[in-house]
Amino acid sequence: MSEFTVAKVAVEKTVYHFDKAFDYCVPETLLADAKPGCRVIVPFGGANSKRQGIILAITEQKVADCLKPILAVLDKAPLLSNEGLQLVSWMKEHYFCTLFDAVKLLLPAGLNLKIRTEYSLAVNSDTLFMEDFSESEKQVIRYLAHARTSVDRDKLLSAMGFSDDSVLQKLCSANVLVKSSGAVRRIGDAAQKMVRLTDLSYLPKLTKKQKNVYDLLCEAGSASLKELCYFAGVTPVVVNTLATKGIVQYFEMEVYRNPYEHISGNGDAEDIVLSSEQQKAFENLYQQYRSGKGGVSLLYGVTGSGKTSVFMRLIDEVKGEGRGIIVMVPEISLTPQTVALFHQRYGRSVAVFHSGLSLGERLDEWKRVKNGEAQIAVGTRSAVFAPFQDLGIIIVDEEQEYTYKSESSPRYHAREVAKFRCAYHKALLVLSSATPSIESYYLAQNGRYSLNTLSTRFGCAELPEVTVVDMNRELENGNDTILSAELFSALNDNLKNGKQSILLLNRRGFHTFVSCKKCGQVVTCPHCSISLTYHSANKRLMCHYCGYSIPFTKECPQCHENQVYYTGWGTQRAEQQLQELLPDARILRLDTDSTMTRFAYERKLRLFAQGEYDIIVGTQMVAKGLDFENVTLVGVLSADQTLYSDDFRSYERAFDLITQVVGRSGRGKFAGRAIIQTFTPENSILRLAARQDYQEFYKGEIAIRKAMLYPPYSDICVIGFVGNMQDQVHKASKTFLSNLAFLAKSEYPEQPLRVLNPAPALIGKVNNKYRYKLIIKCRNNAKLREMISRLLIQFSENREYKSVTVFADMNPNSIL
Ligand SMILES: Nc1ncnc2c1ncn2[C@@H]1O[C@H](COP(=O)(O)OP(=O)(O)OP(=O)(O)O)[C@@H](O)[C@H]1O
Ligand SMILES: [Zn+2]
Ligand SMILES: [Zn+2]
Repeated sequence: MSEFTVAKVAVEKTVYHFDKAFDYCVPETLLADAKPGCRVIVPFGGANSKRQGIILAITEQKVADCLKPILAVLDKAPLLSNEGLQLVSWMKEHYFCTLFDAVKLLLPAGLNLKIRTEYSLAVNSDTLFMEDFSESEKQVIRYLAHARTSVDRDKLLSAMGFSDDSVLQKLCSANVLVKSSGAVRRIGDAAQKMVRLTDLSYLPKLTKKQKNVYDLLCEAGSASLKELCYFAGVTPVVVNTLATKGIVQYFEMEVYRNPYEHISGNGDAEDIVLSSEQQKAFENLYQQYRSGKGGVSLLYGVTGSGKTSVFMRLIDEVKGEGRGIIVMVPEISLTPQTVALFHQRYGRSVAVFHSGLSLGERLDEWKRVKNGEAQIAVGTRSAVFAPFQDLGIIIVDEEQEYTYKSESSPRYHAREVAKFRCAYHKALLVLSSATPSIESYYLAQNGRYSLNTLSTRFGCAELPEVTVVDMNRELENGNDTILSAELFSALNDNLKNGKQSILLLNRRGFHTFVSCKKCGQVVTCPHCSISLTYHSANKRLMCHYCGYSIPFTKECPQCHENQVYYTGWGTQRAEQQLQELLPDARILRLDTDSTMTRFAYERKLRLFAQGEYDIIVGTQMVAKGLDFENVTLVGVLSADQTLYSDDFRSYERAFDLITQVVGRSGRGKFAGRAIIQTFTPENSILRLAARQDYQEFYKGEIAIRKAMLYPPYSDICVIGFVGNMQDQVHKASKTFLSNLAFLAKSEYPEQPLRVLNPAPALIGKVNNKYRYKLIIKCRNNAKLREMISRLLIQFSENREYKSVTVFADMNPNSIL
């Protein structure tokens, strides 16, 4: 045993049950470069296999001489700060993921992957004494002098006939060459071919190249075809094959070099004059911020009360002090106005983080934050990882939104990560909402969070007057259209008066399912336990879970009669009927239809703001964040389906959705109204939402949570099991349960636990994979997590269940 400098390295592509920080020795030559937070190449596994990793820590320790060495250090300066490294370990411990999976969240997509390395001459070749160089060195210098530009590493190596970089490295250390790396910038064509994954949850066997594409898209969400081929190292043919297999799809996106150029202001912020209620909230928040103790504050304000103005005022102050600011929004497309506001006000000091940007843009924005060029990061949940050195404040707008929780590994909640970061920086965390999550409001009530309330709308605006319409009555009166008499006449009034309206079509309530009139057979997906949906755009029946689709025919798969019909309303059909009922109305349909790009969406909203449309019809995305003073009517076409789910959060979600959409009406100088159509008019949640009565809703809901032992009275950890054979999956879940019972009793007797029997997930089969779940009501503390982690490892090591995958999800969005 002798003393070595040892690097603790998080290595990519490990599996959870043997993931840890692996030890490598740092060879003499790399001592200066190997710093915590730098990426490295290390030997890993058999033969000559190498992997990428990142150094978590450097220690001096006595170890056996046989420790393998780090092969190369990839970064000159650390990519992750000390905070980032701590966050990585924290995430592994809290979300049962591997270290490197956590690392990947902190780095911009694309950086993790192969990035082009280029070489160019650092000096004019005429100034060099060529006699000083070896033959092969001369060859390189001549080649590059001739090329007059930087040359891709691989190209250079093959042109020179070199097998490795050693000659090039040597010339670099002699300062003759410079090595650079970076993503390609795209240059604006009008539209760009983009690629994203389809909803396919099952994956057929892929070739290595296809897998590269797939992995990249998993990480990036979407990418331009050009970048995708570049980063994954494949030709477009590979992507095309994936498209034919239904694994990826193409879409178009307009290109802006700076995606927000068209709305960027010059950043001279005009002073915001706050109302007295807003001022008070601002002062409280500012004081809490100034105290330097950090902490969490809930900014609870009714719709249209001006929460945005309050936190912008706060941002002005924090910005003045030069500290970093993160503003999170649930979904960029839900909040185009908020994002635009930030750009207008803060100009280039805003960096944007979300998956709609190209990989190159994401890398740029990440660097702008890291280099201190941008002080405000605005974006979706990934913005929580913006690499600020000194963070002053994090704002989570619409904090109750489920999009802040990641549904795939690492299954983190951005609100919790924000808490970690704020605690580290002694920064203030502000959670903002008109309908806070029950958990957050509970903590504010208990004094764990400070609470600031805005109880009235800004200016002279009032909350809208709301009517609930019983659609059973309408049917009795012979009206079977989607509009009740009342909503129809209100829409007509608005048209006459030049006012605008917003109609919410709850997608769930407007499913078009397909059944046979003769035998009653509902047409279902052969791979999933779910019925197929009719899409009028391509006249096909589609499965929303696996992407399976067949052309629509009237022939029944069961009795072979030509009797198959579709029923229910799709957004397109609703729009059609609306147009028939209101022939003069200019109707704008908004939904998450894949043909609609984000920028098209923003442009359409601008047109709506300019009065080019009378009515917006859309799904969930019209319910939130929109702020148009000319909108004086909101209609909810069917408020039923949202209320019918069994999940313990379904009431909260229904209340949130209705309250928010009603809140889009009457925000300016004109009084507003809202009409809610329903077949269940007595429903109490609906009544409370119609009254915008959060307090009453909270009182009822918290009592249920307490009685049923749901959050915030307990935490819920769901263990999921997925596999090809149903009995194996079921058996696995039972084995897990008995392991859990045993371990809990023998080693964790002090943990409060309630475990429900394993059961099939709500959609029990998705693409031929069976899914079971085990629900554990528990206290999410270190001991509990340790126990879960041990169980996961124990399970993975059990060869009997090697065909079953298992995962743990702490406080998931849904327990179905
Ligand atoms: N202090 C202020 N000065 C000028 N205008 C304001 C002020 N406060 C709010 N407003 C205006 O009032 C409207 C509502 O404000 P804002 O959109 O911030 O509300 P909100 O609380 O975020 O609402 P919601 O939760 O419904 O999205 C906006 O048009 C905003 O410009
Ligand atoms: Zn039939
Ligand atoms: Zn399916």
